[in-house]
Formats: sequence, structure tokens, C-alpha cells
Amino acid sequence: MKATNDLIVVGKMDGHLDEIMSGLEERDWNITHVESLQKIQRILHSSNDFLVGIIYLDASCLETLSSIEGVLNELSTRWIAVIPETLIKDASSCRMISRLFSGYHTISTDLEKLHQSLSHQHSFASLVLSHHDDDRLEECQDCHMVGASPSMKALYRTIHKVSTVDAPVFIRGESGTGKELTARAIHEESLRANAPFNAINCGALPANLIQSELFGHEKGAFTGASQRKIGIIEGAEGGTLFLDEIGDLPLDMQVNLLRFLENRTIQRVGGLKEITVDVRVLAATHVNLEEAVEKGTFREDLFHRLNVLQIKVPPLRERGDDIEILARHFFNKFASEKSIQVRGFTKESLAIMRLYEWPGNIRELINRIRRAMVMCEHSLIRPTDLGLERRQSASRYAESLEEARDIAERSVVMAALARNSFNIQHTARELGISRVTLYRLMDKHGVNRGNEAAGDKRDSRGGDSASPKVLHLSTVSKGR
Ligand SMILES: Nc1ncnc2c1ncn2[C@@H]1O[C@H](COP(=O)(O)OP(=O)(O)OP(=O)(O)O)[C@@H](O)[C@H]1O
Repeated sequence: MKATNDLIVVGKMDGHLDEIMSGLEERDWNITHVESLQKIQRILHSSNDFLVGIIYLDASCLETLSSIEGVLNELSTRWIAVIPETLIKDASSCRMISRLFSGYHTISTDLEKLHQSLSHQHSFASLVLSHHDDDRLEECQDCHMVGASPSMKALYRTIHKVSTVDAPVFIRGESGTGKELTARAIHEESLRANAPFNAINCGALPANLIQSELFGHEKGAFTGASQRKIGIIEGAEGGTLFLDEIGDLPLDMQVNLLRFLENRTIQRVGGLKEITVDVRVLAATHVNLEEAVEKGTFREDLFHRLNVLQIKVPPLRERGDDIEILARHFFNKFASEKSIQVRGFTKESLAIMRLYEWPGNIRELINRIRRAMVMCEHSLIRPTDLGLERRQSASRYAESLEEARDIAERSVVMAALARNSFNIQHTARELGISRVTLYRLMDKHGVNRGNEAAGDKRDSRGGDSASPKVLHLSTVSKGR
């Protein structure tokens, strides 16, 4: 798609339309005219050059419009409807128009107003387009990780660095932050990428099974061992072994693992042979292993063996803009899996997601979005669909009264800004404070002032569809 003044106009040619098109051409619009909605599909699919378009509608074409709804939604063209006055009175037509169009004019509208609307939509669409490439940078191309916050960019750099060496890596982070994904990324970026990546959750297996899972067993090693079994370590030959929840590994198994890390050999259960295995070991935990070492539940020598390189995966609440980026990523992913009517998130939902603590991190975000997309009865997902009320989102743990006040203040300011589309005047009025005080509070809480202008220029549909990062709160995550 290109960002020229190309404009597609759909409508039956008559004296009125001819006059409108000439007027728009005089205002530098480069017009492609299509007689009917039926023909629009072919043109759009062969040439997706239009940032904006006008469709002349009357009651007779609503059915056709509904049948090409999918085509219109799939493209990034922003549409303006030109309709007869009578159509505004019909509720179902209005619903369809509000779903598919960025704005509307009645047939009697004057040319200048139409031109202004088109220019406005055109600059909005160009803005989205200009961020398109940036959005790609929000993903780590090779590692399937989404996020562009400074902490995620630092993580991508670290993944890249540690993937070039063969030493063990210890991956820390709260549950659901992406530790396994990080381990996979290290493997995929390394020279071992073509060999297996074997993961085992050390906390999920009963103690009596772990040994045979890790090291394998010989036929007849124990009752039920009817065949030889290759363990997960041996099976990862040439590749990477990921030991998740290493803190849950029983002490006797820790001894065996340490022996393997020191000698690079294993013995299958019931076997006598020492088998040399070339495997890189990555381990992860969400518990504090230093404390476990102090308590005597984790061996210090094994801890030091595993802790050669360390990576910390940040919790979601500290990733700022990434929350919105990830929310949109999963929304788009689930939306493409099955056809749904929901088109995105309300501004309030985005603001509240930003404030919420996310104790279950990305796994929780995924679950809330998946559920919201099923439960939502509107075109945009609301906080209640996500199971997030403002009360909950402000529940971040405070260590002092001052911090509690700060959290509450930030929450109130952000929610009011979101409700008022970042319009400073309206927000200040709602909060009963001056604009200067509001600016001061925004600075204090790291809310980017740049959003206020964008907020005023917001999409006339009032909400935010699944379009990429055009508007967002840009807050500085406060240290805890
Ligand atoms: N940056 C990311 N981009 C996209 N998806 C992510 C990202 N990080 C994590 N995920 C997804 O979130 C879910 C949880 O990630 P993962 O299993 O790697 O977390 P974990 O920290 O290992 O969790 P646990 O501690 O419970 O084992 C997975 O579905 C994963 O694909």
C-alpha cells in the first residue's frame, strides 16, 4: 500500500457524483471510480493502494455490503459512507455503518466537509502505515517473542549473546513470564538449532519416575521396564536440555544431575555403561534458589554449575507498552483462528490492562483475552469481559502509605484519561483539577504527554480496533 492521495469512490455515476468527484480531483485526490459494491472486491484485491475510500450507500445495497464485510475488514482502507438521510433512522443500518466505516456524511454534505473528512482519515491511515515497520520490530524475528520494551530488547540481546556459547544458562523469572520461550529462543539461535530441544518440568513428575525420565532405563531394570528407554538427556544429543522448575528436583536426583554436568556422561537405570552425551543445559526456576541453597533443599555445587550465565525474564507489569502490544498480538492470533465479531479493545480496557498487576504474567494475559473474545457481546472488549475491574487493577502491592497513595492517584488519572480519550481539558474537568495540575500528575506518573494530541485525533469510531500501536499510554514503570 502506498501513502499517496489515491482515493476509491464506490457509487452509481450520476450528475451529483460527477460533481463531487471533480471537486475532489481539484483538491488533489487521485480517484478510481467503481460503479458497484460487487466490483469492489476485484479492484481491492488486485490493487491494495487505497488508504481511504468513499462508498455511496442506499437501502438497496445493504445486503451486498454485508456480504463483502469480510473483504472490507481485511483491508486497511478507511471507509467513509455517504448515505441518504433516511438510512440514519434505521437502527440495523446504523449498526452496520458504525461497524464498517470510519465516518459518514449525508448525501447533502458539502464538498469541503467531505474533503476534510477524507484528509483526516488519510493522515490517520498514513500514521498507522508509518508504524507498520516499527511494529515488526516489536517482535524478536527469530525467537517468536513479542515485545519492544527496553527490558525485552535487553532480553533479545542477551539471548543472542548466550546463544553463541555453550555454557549452562540459568533463567529466572516469575511464572508465565516466558522462561521456556526464552530457552527455546536460545536453542534456536544456537548452532544446536537443528538438533532436539528437550524440555522437562522437574516439578511435574513423581520422584520415582524422574530418574528414568532423565537418564532412561535398560530392559528389566525394574518391574514394568519391558523395553529399553532412552532418557530425555540422551534424547537431546547434540541439542539442548531445558530443566524447568529445577528447584523442585529431589536432592538425590540433584546428585545425579551434577555428576552428568561434570562428566558429560550418563548411566541408564539398570545399565552399567557410561554413555557420553553432548547436550547444552538450560535451567529455569521461579523460586529463589539462593534461599533454597541456604535452607539445604538445593545443592550449592549444582547451583554454581548451572548458574554460569544468568537471564532474568521481566514480569509483565514491568513491560509498559508491551502489555498493549502483546494484547493485540494475541487478539489478532485468536481472531484469525476463528471468525469473531469482536474488533479490538476499548480504551479503558487497554488502560486497565496497563494498571493491572498480572500475577500470572503472559499466561494470564493469554487466558483473559481468549475468554474475553468468547464472552464479549460488544464490538470492543470491555474491562468486565477481561474480568478486570478498576478496583482490581489498582491493587498493586504497596510497601508504604505514600506508595499506596501514588498507586491510587496514578490509577485514577489513567482511567480518567482513558475515559476522555486523552483529552486534557475534559479529563481535568472530570477530575476537578486544573490542566496544569493534570500535566504535573501526568509527568509525575510517567504518562507521555505526546498521547494527548493523538488522543484528540482519535479514530472517530471512538474505540480502538485491532489496528497496530497508534495510541498508547506510555508510562514509566515505577520500581517497587
Ligand atoms: N514475549 C512473548 N511473546 C509471545 N508469547 C509469549 C511471550 N512470553 C511468553 N509467551 C507465551 O506465554 C506463555 C507462557 O510462557 P512460558 O511457558 O515460556 O512461561 P514460563 O515462564 O516458562 O512459565 P512457568 O514458570 O509457568 O513454567 C506461553 O504460551 C508462551 O508462548
